[in-house]
Amino acid sequence: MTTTPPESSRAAANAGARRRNPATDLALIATFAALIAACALLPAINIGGAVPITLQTFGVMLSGAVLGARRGFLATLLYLAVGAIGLPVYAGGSAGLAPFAGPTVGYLVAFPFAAFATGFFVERLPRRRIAASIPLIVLSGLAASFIFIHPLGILGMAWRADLTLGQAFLADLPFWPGDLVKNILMGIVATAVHRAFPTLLPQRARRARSTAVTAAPIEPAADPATAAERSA
Ligand SMILES: O=C(O)CCCC[C@@H]1SC[C@@H]2NC(=O)N[C@@H]21
Repeated sequence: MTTTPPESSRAAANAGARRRNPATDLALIATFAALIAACALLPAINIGGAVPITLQTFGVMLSGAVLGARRGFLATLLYLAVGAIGLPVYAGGSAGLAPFAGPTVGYLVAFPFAAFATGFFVERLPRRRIAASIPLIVLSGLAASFIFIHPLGILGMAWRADLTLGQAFLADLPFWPGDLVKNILMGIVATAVHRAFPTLLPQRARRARSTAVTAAPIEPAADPATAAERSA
């Protein structure tokens, strides 16, 4: 048996769709690009190799986890573009095209894809119980990290720092514990943001809409035949 939700519920359900507009998307993309830049500008920790420890992956994964795959990808791309045209937003305040010819090139190239992958996974998570989301969002960030950040980072170091793949792998290894911690923080922050703004993530908006429609209160039937059908 199907029931038609009242007009008011349908209007409320569609509000989520109306709320998503290009200006909002642009503002969110710019905000998260700025957040990644801020993460890069916090003092990088030099561990003796060609690549420092930075907070960038926290911002990159958070962009995907909060904005979803498409907008997370675009936020990270905007961050890279702003650095490429000369703003000092890369690790250690570097800028321009030089970092794309240096040992960090693989990590930089991986950032947009990692944001996309994190968003792709998070959009597909069952997030009815918010507390259960933290580990799943952390796992999404870690999966993106190990699919894109570390493999491309290793290839970039092998290519531009003149290392063998084995040496580049060993040079990447010290980043793993820090990246685990950053992904845990990212999962906590992303979950808090989703709790505060449940329609921010595209998939959540669709869920919220369908929930609103399914959960719409059934108005009393005007005619007795319909009332009888409903109670059947
Ligand atoms: O030049 C840049 O701005 C990129 C720096 C990349 C640093 C990488 S990101 C993954 C890994 N984890 C870190 O803390 N540092 C490296």
